Amino acid sequence: MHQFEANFDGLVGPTHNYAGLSFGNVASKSNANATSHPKQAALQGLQKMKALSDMGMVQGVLAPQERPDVYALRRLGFTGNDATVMQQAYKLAPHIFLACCSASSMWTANAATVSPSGDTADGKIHFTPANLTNKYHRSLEPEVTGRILQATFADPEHFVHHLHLPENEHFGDEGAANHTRFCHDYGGKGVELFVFGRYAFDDSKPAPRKFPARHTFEACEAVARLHGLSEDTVVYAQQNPAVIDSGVFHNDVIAVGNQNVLFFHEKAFLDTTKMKKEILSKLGFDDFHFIQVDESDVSVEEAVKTYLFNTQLIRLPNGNMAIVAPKECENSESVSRYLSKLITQNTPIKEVHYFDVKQSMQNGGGPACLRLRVALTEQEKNKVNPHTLITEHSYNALCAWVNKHYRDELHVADLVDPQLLIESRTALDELTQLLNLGSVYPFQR
Ligand SMILES: N=C(N)NCCC[C@H](NC(=O)CCC(=O)O)C(=O)O
Repeated sequence: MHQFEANFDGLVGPTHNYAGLSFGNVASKSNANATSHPKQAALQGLQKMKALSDMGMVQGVLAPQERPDVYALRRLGFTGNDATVMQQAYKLAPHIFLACCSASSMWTANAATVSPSGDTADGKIHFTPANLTNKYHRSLEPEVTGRILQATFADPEHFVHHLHLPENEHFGDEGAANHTRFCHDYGGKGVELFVFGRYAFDDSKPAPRKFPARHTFEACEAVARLHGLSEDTVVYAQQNPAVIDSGVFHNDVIAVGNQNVLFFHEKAFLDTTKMKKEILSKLGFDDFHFIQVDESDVSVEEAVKTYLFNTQLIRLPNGNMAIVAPKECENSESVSRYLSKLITQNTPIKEVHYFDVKQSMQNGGGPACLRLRVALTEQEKNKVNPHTLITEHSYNALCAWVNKHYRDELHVADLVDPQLLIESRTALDELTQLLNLGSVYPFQR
C-alpha cells in the first residue's frame, strides 16, 4: 500500500501585510507597519510548493481567506456600505480594522489538527479547525477554514470534519503547530504528540509570565476525544514556560517531528525525560531518533531568529529525510554549521534545502508554519479534491492568477482602499473556480 505525508500549504492572500498583531511573536511585533509585497509573498510560497512536488512529495494548496473582513466589522457595530464600514473602522478603531485585514490564514499549520486514519477509532481522517482564540485577527479564521477543508477533503467515506472548539481562551487551540505524529508507516498506527502552553482549569500549574500561552491542555484533550484517539496513541507535553517568554509562541518554533525523529531544542519542553519515555513506550519500537540541540550549539534566541525548528522534516521517496529550512538558517553561522554537521551524523536526516520565504518570516511564519500535514493512503489521496494538488499545470495556473490579481506592494494605509476589497473578491472568486471549491467565502453566499 502506498502511503504519504502530504503537505497542504496556505496560499498567501492578496492583503498580506505587517500590522504587528501578534503579541508574543517577536517578528510580527518588530516588523509592524513595514511595507509588504503580497505578490512576491504568494510567489515565494508557490515556489516552495512546486519544489517539494518536484522532489516527489504530495503537495497541495489551501485557499486564503476573504479580507478585509467587513462582516466582522459589521458585527462590531460599523454600518453603511462596505467602503463606509472600512473607512469608519480605520478612522475610529484602526487596530480592529487592521486585525480584520490580516492574511494570517496563510499559516496553515494553524488551520487545524489532523489525525490520520491509522490512529482513529473509525479508521477515517479527522480534521478539527483551530479556534485561534488568543489573537482576535486569527479568531476570524476557523469557520471559513472549515469550509475550505471540507471542499478539499470532501468524501465522507474517508474524511470527518468537526466544528472548531468553543471560542474561549479555556479551549485555546492553535492546531497542528502544536501537534506532531510519530509512526513507522504513514498509513499505520502512530503516536500523536499534543503540546500545550498551560492548563486552563488549574492555576497551580506553571505558565509563562510575559507572553501568552495560546494553547491549553484542555483543548488538546478535547481534540483527541473528538478524533477518537485511544489513550495509548496519545502523549501530552507542556511547553517550557520560559521559552514561550523568549518568543516561542508555538511549539513548532522550537521542535519538529516526523515518523521516527523528534528534532528539538533542549529547552523546548517542561519534562523532556517523561515525554521521551512515553513516546517510546507507546510507539513500541526502538529505532527512534531524539535529536536534541543544546543551548551551547544554538541558543533559543538564535533558534527564534532563524527558525531552525520551524523547518519541514520530510521523508523523500528515496527514503532519506530532508530538512526544508528558511534562508535565515543558511545565513546564520551557528545554525548553518549545525545543519551541515547534522546531515553527516547517524540519523535519517541526510539533506538540507534552503528556501526564501522572507515575506512570511517577517510575520513570524517559517516553512513549517506554511503547511498543514495530512498523512494519506493511496486510496485516501485519490479522494482529495484533485484541483488542490500541485502539478506543473496547477502551479503555472496559480502563478498566473497571482500575477494577474496581486499588488506588488502594500502599505498599511492601502488596506482601507475599497478597490482592494473589490480586487481581492474578484481574485478569490476566480480561485474558487481554479480549485473547484464551490462557494466557501461569505461574499459568495
Ligand atoms: N508557528 C506557526 N505555526 N505559525 C506562525 C503564525 C504567525 C502568525 N503571525 C501573525 O499573525 C502576524 C500578523 C501581523 O502582525 O500582521 C501568528 O502569530 O499567529
